[in-house]
Amino acid sequence: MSAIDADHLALTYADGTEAVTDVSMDVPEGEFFGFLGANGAGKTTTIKTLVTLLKPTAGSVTVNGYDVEDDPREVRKSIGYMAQETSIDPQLTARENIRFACEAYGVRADARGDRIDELLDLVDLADVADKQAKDFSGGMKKRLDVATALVHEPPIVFLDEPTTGLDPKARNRLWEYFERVNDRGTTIFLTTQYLEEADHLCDRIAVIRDGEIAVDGSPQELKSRVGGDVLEIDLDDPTADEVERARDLALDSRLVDGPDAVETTDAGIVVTSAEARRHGTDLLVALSDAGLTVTGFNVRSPTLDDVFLAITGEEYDADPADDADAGDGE
Ligand SMILES: Nc1ncnc2c1ncn2[C@@H]1O[C@H](COP(=O)(O)OP(=O)(O)OP(=O)(O)O)[C@@H](O)[C@H]1O
Repeated sequence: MSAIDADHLALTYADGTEAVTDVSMDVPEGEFFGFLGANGAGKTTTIKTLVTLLKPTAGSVTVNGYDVEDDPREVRKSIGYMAQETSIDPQLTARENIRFACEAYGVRADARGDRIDELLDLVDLADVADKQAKDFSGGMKKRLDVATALVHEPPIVFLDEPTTGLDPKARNRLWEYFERVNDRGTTIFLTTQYLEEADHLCDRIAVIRDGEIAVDGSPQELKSRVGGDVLEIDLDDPTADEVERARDLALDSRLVDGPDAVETTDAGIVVTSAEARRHGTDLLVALSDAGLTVTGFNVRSPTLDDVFLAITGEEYDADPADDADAGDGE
């Protein structure tokens, strides 16, 4: 059985905004599935539809085999959901927050004590279990939020941008918990703005753009679509004219078989080629012979950013630096 099966899902808000126009996906049980997209692409709208907070305008969705429109109660019982906004009460301690979630999700009273201790351990909050959540860092609050979404041991958890606003250390720490949860067999549906996060965690990803799925596949499959390694060349004097000359030389080289394989950047050019490692230096020689001075030369494997650029012709525009300043302070 699929954990999540969406067929041509669409959602138009009351004011006419077509936030989601065509989303189909089939997430098998146990998968770590990443749902990526820039701000406003339609991630939260999709996730809210999957967790039954919004009703689809068109298409159909089942979660754990239950139809989100016909059996919303069954869907809700069988999932955990960590929303973008925190659901924890800052006046309560970590333990009290988890206990409250146990009550809300109907966890049996005699099972609560063990469950709370287990979850506090899982997210490394046992040491601060009896401290009020208002004094927690951003990362600790997120971890507590994750714990509260897991109290009823749901087979699927939905995480809506769980690491947005965290510094890299806190983000890495959360990744470990998500991996642990997934290792126990829980299906994870994660939305994120960060390509790197999806690459690190997910078995499979889909990228949503303007309400539709633009690409999907495993990170490795997607990277192999780029068609080779990536050669970055920085020029000493990257005027429009010099960059254009460098681009022409790259296009004439044996590295490249089509115009799409060379992109110009502010610093120089980026060439994608299956021959980048073997013949990249030939291009350096050609550039030097033409009087262009190269200040940076780097061959690397493709990242999901390259995939996005290759597929859409646009750079992926979510910038983690925008929100890394929220100051997690762990
Ligand atoms: N309640 C609403 N009424 C009308 N339009 C909405 C509503 N909520 C969201 N939208 C619009 O729907 C589109 C998709 O928004 P959504 O929140 O799903 O995107 P997102 O990918 O989750 O972005 P973010 O990363 O900012 O959360 C956006 O254009 C947004 O402005």
